[in-house]
Amino acid sequence: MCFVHQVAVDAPGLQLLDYSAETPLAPGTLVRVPLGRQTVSGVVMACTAMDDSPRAIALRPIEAAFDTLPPLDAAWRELLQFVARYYQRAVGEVIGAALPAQLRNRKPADLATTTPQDLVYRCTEAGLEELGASLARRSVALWRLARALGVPGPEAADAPPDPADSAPLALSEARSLHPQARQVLAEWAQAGWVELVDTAPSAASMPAPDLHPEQAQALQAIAASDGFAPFLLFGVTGSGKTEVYLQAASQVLQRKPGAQVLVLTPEINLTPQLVRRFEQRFGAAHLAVLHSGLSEGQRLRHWLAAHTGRARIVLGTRLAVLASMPSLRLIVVDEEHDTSYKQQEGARYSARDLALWRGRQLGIAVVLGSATPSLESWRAAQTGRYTLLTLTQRASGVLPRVRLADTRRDPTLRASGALIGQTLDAALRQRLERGEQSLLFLNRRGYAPVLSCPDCGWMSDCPHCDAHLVFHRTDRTLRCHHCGFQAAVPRACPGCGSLDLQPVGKGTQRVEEALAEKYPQARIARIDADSTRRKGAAASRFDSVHAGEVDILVGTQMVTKGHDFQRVTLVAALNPDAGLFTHDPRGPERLFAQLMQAAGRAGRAVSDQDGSEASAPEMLVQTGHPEHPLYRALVAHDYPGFAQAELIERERGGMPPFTFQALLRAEHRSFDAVVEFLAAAQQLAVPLAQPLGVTLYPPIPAALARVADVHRMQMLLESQHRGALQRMLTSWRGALAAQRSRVRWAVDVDPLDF
Ligand SMILES: Nc1ncnc2c1ncn2[C@@H]1O[C@H](COP(=O)(O)OP(=O)(O)OP(=O)(O)O)[C@@H](O)[C@H]1O
Ligand SMILES: [Zn+2]
Repeated sequence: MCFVHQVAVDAPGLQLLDYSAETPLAPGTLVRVPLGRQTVSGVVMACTAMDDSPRAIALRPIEAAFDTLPPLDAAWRELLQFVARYYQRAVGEVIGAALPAQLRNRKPADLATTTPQDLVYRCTEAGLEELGASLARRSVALWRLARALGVPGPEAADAPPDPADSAPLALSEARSLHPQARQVLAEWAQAGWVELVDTAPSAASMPAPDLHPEQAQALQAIAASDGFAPFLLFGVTGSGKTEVYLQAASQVLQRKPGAQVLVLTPEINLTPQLVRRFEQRFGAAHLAVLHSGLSEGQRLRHWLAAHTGRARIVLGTRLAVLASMPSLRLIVVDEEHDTSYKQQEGARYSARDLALWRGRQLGIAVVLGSATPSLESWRAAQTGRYTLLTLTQRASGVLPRVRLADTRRDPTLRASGALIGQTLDAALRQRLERGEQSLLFLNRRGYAPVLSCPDCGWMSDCPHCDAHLVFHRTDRTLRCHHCGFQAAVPRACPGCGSLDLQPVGKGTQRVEEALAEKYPQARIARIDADSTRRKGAAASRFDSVHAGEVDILVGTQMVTKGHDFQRVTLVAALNPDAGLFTHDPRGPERLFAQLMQAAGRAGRAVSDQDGSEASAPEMLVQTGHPEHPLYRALVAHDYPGFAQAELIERERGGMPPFTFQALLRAEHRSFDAVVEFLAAAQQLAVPLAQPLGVTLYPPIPAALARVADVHRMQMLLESQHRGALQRMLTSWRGALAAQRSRVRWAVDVDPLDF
């Protein structure tokens, strides 16, 4: 007799494989299995008994099982299979993304796990009476169990029982009891004689502020929900969305012993404030943090804390949506519009969408929060699929006034290389005089996006990519931001020998330089990927901004996200117009969100009636298109108006959220190979697509058609129905795999980038 186990092995490209074992292993058990000449990890997905048939005997045996680790539960295993199926990847690849590497590479013996110490059984009043009276009649083992729970013997019968005297029995101890005792404990729990109590300080030391009426309403709605309940918490920047998350989490934890809450955030390294707020409220011991910046050891520890239930709150970036959380009762997705929730390689999942999937699976509330929701979520709220909760007021401070500075009418901007117009100059000087902070942002790092020769038209192009080399003045290099190619700035033009090479356009370094020239007395800091490469550099720079050691902060979108700056009263965007005219249909949505978020950094601690001398907070946009509807909506702080107009466009253009899309991406060093592969792919697709009503678009080069000498092309598929598209993709993927092409290809379901 042997048992056949279907195992999801940690190997990209592989689906479930069969292995044998002499005793059955519970589904969800982590195992080590042979694969070729190696040993790899895997998760048992199913187990069936089999007779000694030749097939069963021929199976390779499971080498080891991690039996000290509680098995991954059925809900998690379903999630794993759903991700693989929906995003068209092999299960083995999803395992690689979901489990920490150290868990996968260790031997079972090294894994000591701990269970929650703060879940305890306690006798109820009824239990004390009932059990106390009958204690004498029970076996020694039960007598011990009752004693462990602090049940007084018959000798104390005349004193009235007091549950406070009963001793707690930790859940972890209860698990190691004799099976018979465990059974009895379960019966007692059913009879109401003992209860499981959460002694975790769930709404710990830090007192929570009283909610404002709109916040209280939102919290009330979340708390009153039952079953799967998706909410869109639409709150202006600084309206106290985070406070609503904190109190919603706290309620869930109080209500159910051992309950867990998952909080997703786009970025953790940039927003240490968020972690701090959760730590202060719930205690660091009950918090697990999961993001890609952790060391492997840390990641394992935090993952185990979530898996064993020790962590009540799991705070993490997109990968945390795949965490094992056996008692998950609430999911929060902060800044739900943020595109970093979409994984851009391997299994290209959307953490926001998976959060909703998990919420539905478990029948729990999912709170999506944003000041600028994604159009998908906004529409879902408009059509009633999500419940809309609105926060219109800032919790403290006031919303900045948004002003547009017309660059076409500004004589100071005519001078070549001028970056700071009259209006912005006046606004900056005012802040400098009053000792307030200003924040300037633009989405280009480096000094200038390209170096050019005015005589012959030569441009600094990357030899390996279809992109310009960016001029970095600090070390006089030309760098490709796509492939990493780097070269020294040439002395003379490689085209004609001219000595007059000119930087064209502006990057953060150039703005920093211009500011330093114009305001020599100002303390200026720059925050972008270049200035924060060293570990901890970003944190220390943000700290000095918070400490008031910086007058003007220049940066990329890194400075616009989620920071609670207390002294910033001016935010300026330096000509973001490029975002208006991109070919990316999501360009306007992204630009609007980014400008609103940036505006949200100003005026967070300024009150309109406290009579202080502080400047009225404002956001200034230098633009050549002040009449553009997007900017008009920005001035009016009118996200709903903007969203409605965009949704009309999307519907007209047959774009998501009105249709569903998938992209086949293909790349190879040989351009011809890519073209050939996609032509074949198209041929295979036609007969599959037609009966399902899926629209096929011809293959085209990707937006960045060549990176590091690799040619990249793609082909778009579209359908009115998610299910039809899914069916089409599943059969198509099989046919594509059978091609055994040398081209690297992948299907991207619900793509965000083209
Ligand atoms: N009910 C309240 N009473 C007093 N202060 C509050 C209240 N709610 C929130 N705050 C404070 O207001 C500020 C903004 O709140 P919070 O950070 O929760 O807003 P947010 O909507 O999450 O902001 P953002 O959109 O910028 O991320 C914080 O300093 C917070 O402590
Ligand atoms: Zn390059």
